[in-house]
Amino acid sequence: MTERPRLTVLSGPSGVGKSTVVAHMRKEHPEVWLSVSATTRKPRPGEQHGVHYFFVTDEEMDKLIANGELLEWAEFAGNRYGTPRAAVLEHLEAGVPVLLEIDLQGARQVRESMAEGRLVFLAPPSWEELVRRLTGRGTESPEVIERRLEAAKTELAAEPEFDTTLVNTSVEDVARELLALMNVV
Ligand SMILES: Nc1nc2c(ncn2[C@@H]2O[C@H](COP(=O)(O)OP(=O)(O)O)[C@@H](O)[C@H]2O)c(=O)[nH]1
Ligand SMILES: Nc1ncnc2c1ncn2[C@@H]1O[C@H](COP(=O)(O)OP(=O)(O)O)[C@@H](O)[C@H]1O
Repeated sequence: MTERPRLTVLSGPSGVGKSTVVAHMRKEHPEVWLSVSATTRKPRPGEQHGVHYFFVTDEEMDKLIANGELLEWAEFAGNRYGTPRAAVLEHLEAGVPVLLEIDLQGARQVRESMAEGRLVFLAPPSWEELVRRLTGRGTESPEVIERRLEAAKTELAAEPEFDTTLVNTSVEDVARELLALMNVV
């Protein structure tokens, strides 16, 4: 029997479908615990404080960082994002499978600090499809989309650093593959 990887990191370019895959997976497997990050980004319509993110001010983020309350943090496309440390450790200690949905810089920090973590890269079927998804989501301005596509080039180039790559052609297939990697099913 393979040992359960208790900590899984899911990364991939903005718009590839990370949130969609995770939401699909958790609908059927709510026992997977998804860390809620702190961010200085403004909420999108429908996003709720404490559910999708903890939306914080720059000053509050400064404090979280200074007090060592974040397991990792990074600046992405002009906003800061970080993983609250205590909740992750509590869930791991309780034996709950933990999922972090974070960017490349965060994934690299987790690789250094949490040896048991498994790093999964979610890749788009093609560059054109990534542009289509990010644009089609309709949540960002053209300038922000441009910035995120710039970051996407760096992220796609870093794919070999990850333990596993999943290509997001079908949400259902990727969700199933991710659950299998986490030994949840
Ligand atoms: N390092 C780090 N990245 C995060 C964290 N939370 C979210 N991110 C990443 O920040 C990037 C932007 O997230 P967001 O603004 O929600 O846009 P979206 O992923 O395109 O929906 C994505 O790559 C997220 O995975 C975090 O706590 N730490
Ligand atoms: N496999 C897929 N096929 C087609 N569209 C997808 C797929 N996965 C996600 N999408 C769409 O792509 C857009 C970006 O997905 P999202 O989950 O917000 O990405 P991320 O969290 O990686 O930024 C959304 O409009 C979503 O409905």
